[in-house]
Amino acid sequence: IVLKIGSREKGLPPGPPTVPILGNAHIFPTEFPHYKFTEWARKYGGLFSLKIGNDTVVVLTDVAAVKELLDKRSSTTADRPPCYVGDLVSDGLNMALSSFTPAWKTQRRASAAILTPQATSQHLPIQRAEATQLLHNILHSPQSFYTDIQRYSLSVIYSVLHGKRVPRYETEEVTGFITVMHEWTALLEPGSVPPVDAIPILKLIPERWARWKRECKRIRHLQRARYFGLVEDTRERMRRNQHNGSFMEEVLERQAELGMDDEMTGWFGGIVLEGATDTTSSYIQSLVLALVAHPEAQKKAHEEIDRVVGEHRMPTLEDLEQMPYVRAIISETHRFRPVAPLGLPHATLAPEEYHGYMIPKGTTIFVNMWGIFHDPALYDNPEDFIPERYLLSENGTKPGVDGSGLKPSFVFGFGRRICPGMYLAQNSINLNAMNLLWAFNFRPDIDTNGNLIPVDTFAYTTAVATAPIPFKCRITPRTAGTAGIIEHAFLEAADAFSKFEVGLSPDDKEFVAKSRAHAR
Ligand code: HEM
Repeated sequence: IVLKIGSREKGLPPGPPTVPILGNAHIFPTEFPHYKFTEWARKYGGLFSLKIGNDTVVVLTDVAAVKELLDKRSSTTADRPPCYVGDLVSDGLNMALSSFTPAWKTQRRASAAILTPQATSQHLPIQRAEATQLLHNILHSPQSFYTDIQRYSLSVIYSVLHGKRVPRYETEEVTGFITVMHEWTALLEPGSVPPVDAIPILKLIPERWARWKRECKRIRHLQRARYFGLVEDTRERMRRNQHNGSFMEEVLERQAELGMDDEMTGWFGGIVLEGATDTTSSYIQSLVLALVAHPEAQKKAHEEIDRVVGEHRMPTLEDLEQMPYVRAIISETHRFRPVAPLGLPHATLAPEEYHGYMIPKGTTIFVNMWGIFHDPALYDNPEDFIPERYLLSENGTKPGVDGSGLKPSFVFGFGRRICPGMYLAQNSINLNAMNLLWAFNFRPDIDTNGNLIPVDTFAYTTAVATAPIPFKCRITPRTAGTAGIIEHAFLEAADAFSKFEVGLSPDDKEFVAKSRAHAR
C-alpha cells in the first residue's frame, strides 16, 4: 500500500515518471513553475498530470480543455485546493484562496456590487484622476516610475473600497501594505512551507519548531490591524456623517442583508485590496518594459495616437475605439507577459471525465496560460512581441487556428472564479496605456559612455502574480506642450481627489498641497 502512494492511477492524463511516496513532489518546480509546466506540456500533452504524494495535479495547456472543464463545467471545477497557511492567516476568509464555501459565495456576491461593468463606470473619475497623477509623477521624477505605478494601483482600490486615497508611494499605507503582502505571498510559494496540505500530519508541528507558523501569526496580526482598521475608519466617518460613496460604506450599511459579520467584512476588504494591487501594477510595468524593448511598436502607437488625439489634449477612453494598434499592444502585453502565468489553481468538487481521462474529485487544476500563450501551434513566433498579430486575427492566433477560446477575459481566469476585478482592471489598463503612450517616449537607459543598456524582458519575480524586476529606462515627454497639459489636468483632478483625501497624515497633506501649488 505504501509503495502505491505517489503512483499515477490508471485513467489519469500522462505525466513525468513518479517515484514511490513522493510521486512527482521531488521534481515539482519551486521557481517559475510555468516554464517547467510548458516543457512538460510539450512532452506529455495539453493535459498532463503530476502526483504529489496521494494528491493529483492536472495541468491544462489546451484551450479547448480549459473552456470545457473550467468554464462549461464550472459547477464542479470552481473549488480551490486546500491552503492551510491561508486558513491560519485569515480563518478561511481569504476569498481568493477559499474553498467553495458559503462564506466564499457571500463575498463573491458582495464583490459584484462594485465590480460589474456598470458599477465600475462609477469609479472612472478616480481612475482618471489617479492616472493623471501617474503622468504627473513620471513627468517630475521619471526614475521612480516603477513605484509610482504601484502607488497608482493601490490608491485606486483604496479609494474605491475604503474611500481613502494614498497620494505618495512613501506613505506607510503603501510601503507597509506592500511589504506585508509580499511577505505573505512569499509564504504561498511552493517550498516555502512544509507540504502541510499534502501531508496533513505536519500541521501538528508545534509553533516553536515551525518558523512558518510564527510567520503566519505575525502576518495575520499585521493584516488584521490594517484591514480591520480601514473598516473602522469607514465606520467612524459614517458616524460623523462624512460618507463619500466608498464600497465599504455600502457593505457596512447592508451587512445583515449580505450576511457578512465584522470578521468577514474586514478580510473581504483586505483581500480585494491584495487582489487588485500587484496585478494591475505588474501589467503596467510589463507594458513599460515591452515599450522600452520594442521601439518599432512604440513608434507605430505614437503615430496612431497623434492621428486620433493629437498633441493638444490628453486621450479619453472613447478614443481607444479608434486605436486598433494601441489595443493590439494592450493584448500583446497580456500574451507576452501574462500577470499570472498559471492563474490561480482550481480544484474539482466531483470527478470529471475528459476525452477518456479520469480527473478525480479533489484534483488541483492549473491553467498554464504561459504555455498556451507561447505555443507555436497557436501563435507565429510566440516568443516575440508582435502587436500586429492582433490586427490580423481577433485573438492574435495564426491563420487556420480557432482562437475563440482566447477571448480577452482569458487572462482573468475562468468560470465562477473569474477575476471579479476584471472590468476595473481593464479600465486602469486602457487609461494608462493610452496616457503613457500619448505623453512619453520610453527608451533604454544609457551608460556613462553613452551606450544603450538593453532591458531584460525575462527578468521577472517568481510569484503567483509575477512582475518585472525593477528596471531602469529613460522616460521623456514627447512634445514641448506635454508638460503643460499634464500640469493642467493634474490641477483639474483635484476635484475627483477631494472626497477621497480624508484622514491623510500631515506629511501626505503637505505633499498634496505642495504638488498642487507647484502645478499652478
Ligand atoms: C491586470 C489585472 C488583473 C489580472 C490579470 C487578474 C487576474 C486574476 C486571475 C487569473 C484570477 C484567478 C481566476 C481563477 O481562479 O480562474 C483572479 C482572481 C481574483 N482577482 Fe484578479 N486580476 C487583476 C486585477 C484585479 C483587481 C483590480 C481586483 C479587485 C478589484 C482583483 C480581485 C481578484 C479577486 C478577489 C480574485 C479571487 C476571486 C475568487 O477566487 O473568487 N483582481 N484575478
